[in-house]
Amino acid sequence: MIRVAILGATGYTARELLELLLRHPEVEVTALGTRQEDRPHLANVHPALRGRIDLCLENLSPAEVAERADCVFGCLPHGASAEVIAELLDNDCRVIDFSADYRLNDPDVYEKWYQVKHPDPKRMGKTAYGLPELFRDQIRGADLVANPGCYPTAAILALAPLLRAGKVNPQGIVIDAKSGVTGAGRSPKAHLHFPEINENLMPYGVGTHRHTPEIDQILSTWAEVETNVVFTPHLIPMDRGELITAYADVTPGTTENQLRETLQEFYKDEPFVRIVDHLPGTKDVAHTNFCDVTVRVVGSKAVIIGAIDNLIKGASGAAVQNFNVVYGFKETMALL
Ligand SMILES: NC(=O)C1=CN([C@@H]2O[C@H](COP(=O)(O)OP(=O)(O)OC[C@H]3O[C@@H](n4cnc5c(N)ncnc54)[C@H](OP(=O)(O)O)[C@@H]3O)[C@@H](O)[C@H]2O)C=CC1
Ligand SMILES: CC(=O)N[C@@H](CCC(=O)OP(=O)(O)O)C(=O)O
Repeated sequence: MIRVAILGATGYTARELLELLLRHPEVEVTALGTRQEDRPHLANVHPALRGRIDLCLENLSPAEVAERADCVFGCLPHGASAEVIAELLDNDCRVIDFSADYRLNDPDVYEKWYQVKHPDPKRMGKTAYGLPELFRDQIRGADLVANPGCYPTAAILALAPLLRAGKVNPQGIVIDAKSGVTGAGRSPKAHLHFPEINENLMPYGVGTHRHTPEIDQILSTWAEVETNVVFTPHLIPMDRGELITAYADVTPGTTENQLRETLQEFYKDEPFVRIVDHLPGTKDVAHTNFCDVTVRVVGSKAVIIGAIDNLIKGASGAAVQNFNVVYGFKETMALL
C-alpha cells in the first residue's frame, strides 16, 4: 500500500481526489492538510465523505507530512505549493502537484504571467508534465509530476496530434474555452457569488490568462513548431465541466476525415481519450476521466472540440492517472 497525504484537503479538487482514492486498492490515505488549527473532521469539511474515511485535517509541517506519507498530492494554490514541495522532495516524498508551479520551464515566463517570482526555480524545466497521453515515459518513476491546468488538458489533447502531423497551421490558433465554476476553487470571490454567476456567461483573462504560456509551451515542445495561441476562457453557470473549441487553418489538401483519422490513430491505445463523431458536451464526460474530442472542417478552418470534467480529467482524475503511471499500477486503476 502507498501511504498518501493530501494538502489543501478542504478544497474542491481534494474532495474529488478522495472520492477516487477511496476506490484505489493500492492506496491508504494517511494525512490531510489544512491551515486551520482546530483539526476539523473530514466529514464536517466534505459532508459527502461522512462515514467513508475517519480522518481529521491537520496543520502539518512538510517534515510531519513526509513522515506519514510516501506520496503527496498537493492541492494547493500556485506559489504556496512550491514552498512546501521542495521540502517534501528533500524528505523523500513523491509529489503530484495540482498547481501551476512546475508546469512552465522558464522562471521569467512564470514571473511574467503569474506576477510573482518563482520560489523554487531550479526545478523548473526538469519536472515531468503530467499528461500521460503525451509524456508517459517521463512520468514513470518521477519524484515530482506537474499536473496540467484544466484548460490546457483539453486544448493540448485536442490539438497536439494534428500539429505534430502537420495537418493544421501552428500559427493563428484560437481557443475559445468555457468552464464551470468549480474551476475557480472553493474560496469565495465576488464574481463567483450566485447572483453574479447565475444566468450569466462571462469572459475573463482575455490575452492575459496564465494558461496561455502553458498551452504554447507544451504544443511547441510536442509538435516542434512555435505556436502563439489566442486563448479566451469563459465562466459559465454550471458546477463542473469544461469545453474548448479550437480554430486552426487546415493544411491545404487535408480533409475532415484525415483529421479525424489522425486523432483516432494517435489515441487508439489511450483509455481516456475518445475521438467521437458527434459534437461532445460536458455531460458526456461529467464525473469521468474521459476527454471527448471531435473535429469538423468549416471552410478553411478545422474546428476541434474537446470536453472534460475540470475536476476529474482536468485535475484529480489526471492526478490519479499520473500516480498510477509513476508507481507502475494499471493506468485505469480507480478511474474506470
Ligand atoms: N478546480 C479545478 O478545476 C482545478 C484546480 N487546479 C489547481 O488545483 C489546486 C487546488 O484547486 P482547488 O481545489 O480548486 O482549490 P480550492 O480553493 O478549492 O482549495 C485549495 C485549498 O488550499 C488551501 N489554501 C488556500 N490558500 C492557501 C495558501 N496560501 N497556503 C496554503 N494553503 C492554502 C485552502 O485550504 P485551507 O484553507 O484549509 O488551508 C484551500 O481549501 C490549485 O492550484 C488549482 O489552481 C487545477 C486544475 C483544475
Ligand atoms: C473557472 C476558473 O476560474 N478556472 C481557473 C483555472 C483552474 C486551473 O486549472 O488552474 P491552475 O492552472 O491554477 O491549476 C482559472 O481560470 O483561473
